[in-house]
Amino acid sequence: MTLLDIKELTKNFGGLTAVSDVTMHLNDNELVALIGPNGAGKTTLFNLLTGVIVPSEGTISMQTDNGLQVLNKMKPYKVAQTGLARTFQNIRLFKDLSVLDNVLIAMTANNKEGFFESIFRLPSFYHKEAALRKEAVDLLKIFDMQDQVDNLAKNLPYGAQRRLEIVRALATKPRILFLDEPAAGMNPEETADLTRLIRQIQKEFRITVLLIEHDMSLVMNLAQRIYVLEYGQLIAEGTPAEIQKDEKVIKAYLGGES
Ligand SMILES: Nc1ncnc2c1ncn2[C@@H]1O[C@H](COP(=O)(O)OP(=O)(O)OP(=O)(O)O)[C@@H](O)[C@H]1O
Repeated sequence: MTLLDIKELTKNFGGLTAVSDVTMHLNDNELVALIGPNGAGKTTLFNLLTGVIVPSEGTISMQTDNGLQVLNKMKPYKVAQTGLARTFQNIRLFKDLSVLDNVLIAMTANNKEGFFESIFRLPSFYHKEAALRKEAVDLLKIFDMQDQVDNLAKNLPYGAQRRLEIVRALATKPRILFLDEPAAGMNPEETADLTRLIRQIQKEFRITVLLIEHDMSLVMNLAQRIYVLEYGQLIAEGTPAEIQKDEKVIKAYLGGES
C-alpha cells in the first residue's frame, strides 16, 4: 500500500530549482534510500516532506487514519501529527537535559491530555508518568542506552547522540521515519551497529524508513529501493542491484566516488 505519494514536486529558491518535478512514493513498511551528489536537493526534499518549507509546485499526500491528507501547506507540527518524524543532519538534542528527559519530551509532545492531571498532580498523572518512563526506557534498551538514562545528552559520545536522535523520533510513534545522514561522522563499527538497528526498528515497529545517506555500504546493505537525485531531478529508481548497474547513476554519482 502507498503511504506517501509525491507528485511533480518542485522547489525554487529564486532562480535556483533545488527540487525539480519529483514524483515518488513510499509504501507501507518499506526501507528506502535517497542518494545523490552534494547539492542534489536531498535535504530540500526532506524539508518539503516534513513541512519545513512549502513546495513551489506539486503535491504531497499521506494515507492517515483519517484518510488521505494533503501535506503541502501544513506546519511541521501538523505534519508530525499525521505520523511523520525525522532526524536532522546536524544533531538537535536538548544537550543540557538527561537522555531520559530528551525521550520523554518527544513522547509528551504528542500527548495532548493531562493538563489538569499534571497541574494538580493527580494520582493518574503519576501512573501515566510511570508508564511513559517505562516506555522511554524500553525504547532506549533497543538502542543499548538503558545505562545512560541519567547522563546529560551533551556528555554522550557522538555515535550515541545520533542514536538518541533516532530514539526521540521513534518516541513520537511515527508511521514514516526520515533519517538525514544517520551515519555521518560514525566509524565503521558504529555504522555497522546502526545498520542493524535501522533494520530492526523497521521490522519491530512496522514503520517505513526513508534515509539520506552518503555511506554506500550502508545504503546498499539496507535499502529495499533507492531513489537517485541529481541537480534536483530524479535520475533513477530501483533495487540496490539495479542502481549499482545504472549508467546514469554511475556517471553522476557512484562513478565519481570510485
Ligand atoms: N534556503 C535555501 N535558499 C537558497 N538555496 C538553497 C536553500 N536550501 C538549499 N539551497 C540550494 O539548493 C540546492 C540543493 O541543496 P540541498 O541541501 O537540498 O542538497 P543535498 O543533496 O542535501 O546536499 P548535501 O548532500 O551536500 O547535504 C543547493 O544548490 C543549495 O545551495
